[in-house]
Amino acid sequence: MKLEYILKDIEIILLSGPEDVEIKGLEYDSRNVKEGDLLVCINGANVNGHKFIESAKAKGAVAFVIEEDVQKDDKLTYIKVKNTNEVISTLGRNFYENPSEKIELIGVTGTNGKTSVASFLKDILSQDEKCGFIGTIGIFDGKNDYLNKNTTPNNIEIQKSIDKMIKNNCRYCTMEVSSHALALKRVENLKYKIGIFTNLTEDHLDFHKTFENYRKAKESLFYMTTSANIINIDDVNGRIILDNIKTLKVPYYTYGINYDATFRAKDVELYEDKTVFSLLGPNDFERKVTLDMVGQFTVYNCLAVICACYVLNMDVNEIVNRISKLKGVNGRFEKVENDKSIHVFVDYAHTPDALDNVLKSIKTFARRRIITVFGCGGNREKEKRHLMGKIAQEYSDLAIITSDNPRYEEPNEIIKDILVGINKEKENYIVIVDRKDAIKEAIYTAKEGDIILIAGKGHENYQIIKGEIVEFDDKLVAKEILDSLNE
Ligand SMILES: CC(=O)N[C@H]1[C@@H](OP(=O)(O)OP(=O)(O)OC[C@H]2O[C@@H](n3ccc(=O)[nH]c3=O)[C@H](O)[C@@H]2O)O[C@H](CO)[C@@H](O)[C@@H]1O[C@H](C)C(=O)N[C@@H](C)C(=O)N[C@H](CCC(=O)O)C(=O)O
Ligand SMILES: Nc1ncnc2c1ncn2[C@@H]1O[C@H](COP(=O)(O)OP(=O)(O)OP(=O)(O)O)[C@@H](O)[C@H]1O
Ligand SMILES: N[C@H](CCC[C@H](N)C(=O)O)C(=O)O
Ligand SMILES: [Mg+2]
Repeated sequence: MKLEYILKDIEIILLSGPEDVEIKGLEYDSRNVKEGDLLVCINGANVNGHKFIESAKAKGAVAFVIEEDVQKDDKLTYIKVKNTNEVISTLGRNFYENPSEKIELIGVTGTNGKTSVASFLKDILSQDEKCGFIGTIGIFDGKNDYLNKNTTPNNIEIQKSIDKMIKNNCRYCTMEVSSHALALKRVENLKYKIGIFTNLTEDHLDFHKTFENYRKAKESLFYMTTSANIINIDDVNGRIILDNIKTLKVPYYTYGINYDATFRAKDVELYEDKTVFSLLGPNDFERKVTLDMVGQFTVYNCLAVICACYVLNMDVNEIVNRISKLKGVNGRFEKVENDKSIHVFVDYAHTPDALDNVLKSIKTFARRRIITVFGCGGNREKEKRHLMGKIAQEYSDLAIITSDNPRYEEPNEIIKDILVGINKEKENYIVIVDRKDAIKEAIYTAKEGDIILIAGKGHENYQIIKGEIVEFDDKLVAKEILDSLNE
C-alpha cells in the first residue's frame, strides 16, 4: 500500500525522505520487521523503540514513524509525529482498511471471566460460522492458533489479526478487552458490535492507581459499540456502568441471578460435576439448564453468552442446547483425571476475587478436605497478596503457599507479602517455595475424596523466573506426580 494512504488523518510534524513509497507491512517491533515494512517507534516503559531503527534498517524497513529526532538515511522515509503511540491505531486502520467494520466484533471486559466468556461464545458461534479469537490463551485467525503475549495485544497486532480473520472468512471475532488495553488506547479505531461486562473487583491498581480509574477504563468499551451492551447487574460496578451508559443510543441488555434482568438464573444448584438452574428470559421464556461445568461463576459466564447469542438473533432454546454441551476452557477449573479418587483442579484464579469465587464454589460441593496450592506473580500488584493469603487459608484445610511467576522478584519476598494475610496461630498452612514440590506435597498428603485446587497459572505452560521463561505446566506436573503414585 502507498505510504500516502497509510498516513491519512495523521498529523505530521515533519516528513523527510521519499514520499512515494510502497509499504509492505506495518510493524511496531523491530524483531518482526521484514523487507519493505514501516516501523512505528514507541518509547515504551522498558526500552525506547527508536533505538532499534538501525537493526530494522538492516532487515529492510523502508519507513519509520518517529517522535524523536534520529539519525537519518536519505534513501529512507521518516515521519515525525507528536506521539507515536497515539497514531498507531489510525495507521493500523488505514493499512488494514478498517477491518473491525467488516467483522462482527464482540468485546468482553471485566476483572474475571473474560477468557471464559469469549471462548464459550466462540465455541457456540463457530457451530454456524467461523469465529476468530483474541485473548489470554492466544489468537485464532480462522485457520491457525498463535501465542499471545498480552491478553489484548498492541493495536497493530489486533487489526492485523482481524484482517487475517476476514481473509479466512470469519464472520465473528470474540475478544478479551483488558483494562490496560482500554487505558493505553490499544483498542482505539475499533468498532465493536457488542460489548460485554462480566464483573469488577480490585485488580491492577498498581497501574490504574484508583478504583475509579479502573472502572472508567472498563466502561470506555461501552462507548465503542454499535449494536448492544451487555451488563452483569449483580455486580455493583455493573449497575454503576449501566447507569452511565443508559442514555446512549446503543441498546443495553442485562443478566444476573439476584436482580430482574433480561436473562436471569433462578434456583441455582451447584454440584461437584455439574450445575443446574432455571433460565428466565424475554417473552416469559423459562427452561431448566444443566451445565457440564461447575461453579457459580460459570452461571454468570453462561448468562453473558446467552445474552450475546440472543442479541445475535439466535433462538434461545438452541443457545441452551449448545451451552449444555460446553466442556469448559483450558486451565479454568479443569479437572486432572486420575484413578486415586482425589479431585484435582487446575484453575487460573490469580486475583482475590477469583480465588474467593473458586473456593466458595468448591466449598459448596466438597465432602472431604480442601487443599489449595497457590502463589502470587512477581512485578504485579502487591496489595492482592495478603488478601489471597487470607482467602486461601479461610477456605482450605491446608493452604500450600508457593511461587507463581516470580518474574524479577525474590520468591521468598512475595511469599512474605502473602503471609501478612495468614493467621499464624492456625496450623493449616505451609510454605513450599518450589511449585513442583508444593504440588507434590498436596498430592502426597491428599486422601480419598479430598479436593486439591492448584490455582493461578491455568493454561500457562511456563514459569517466569528472573525474567527467564522455564517450562512448567500445572496439569502435566500434577498428572506426572499422580501417575508416579502407581509405580
Ligand atoms: C505496561 C504495558 O502494558 N506494556 C506493554 C507495552 O510495552 P511497552 O510499549 O512499554 O514496550 P517496551 O518493551 O518498552 O518496548 C518499546 C517498543 O520497542 C519495541 N522493541 C522492543 C525490543 C526490541 O528488540 N525491538 C523493538 O522494536 C517494542 O515492540 C515496543 O514497541 O507494549 C508491549 C507491546 O505491545 C506489551 O507487550 C507490553 O505489555 C507488557 C508485556 C505487560 O506485561 N503488560 C501487562 C501489564 C498488560 O498489558 N496486561 C493486560 C492484561 C492484564 C489482565 O487482564 O490480567 C493485557 O492486556 O495483557
Ligand atoms: N465470572 C467470573 N467471576 C468470577 N470469577 C471467575 C469468573 N469466571 C471465571 N472466574 C475465575 O477466574 C479465573 C480466570 O477466569 P478467566 O480466565 O475467564 O478470566 P479473565 O478475565 O480472562 O482473566 P485475565 O484478566 O487473567 O485474562 C478462572 O479460573 C475462575 O477461577
Ligand atoms: N494477565 C495477568 C496474568 C497473571 C497470571 C499469574 N500467573 C501471574 O503471573 O501473576 C498478568 O499478566 O498480570
Ligand atoms: Mg483472560
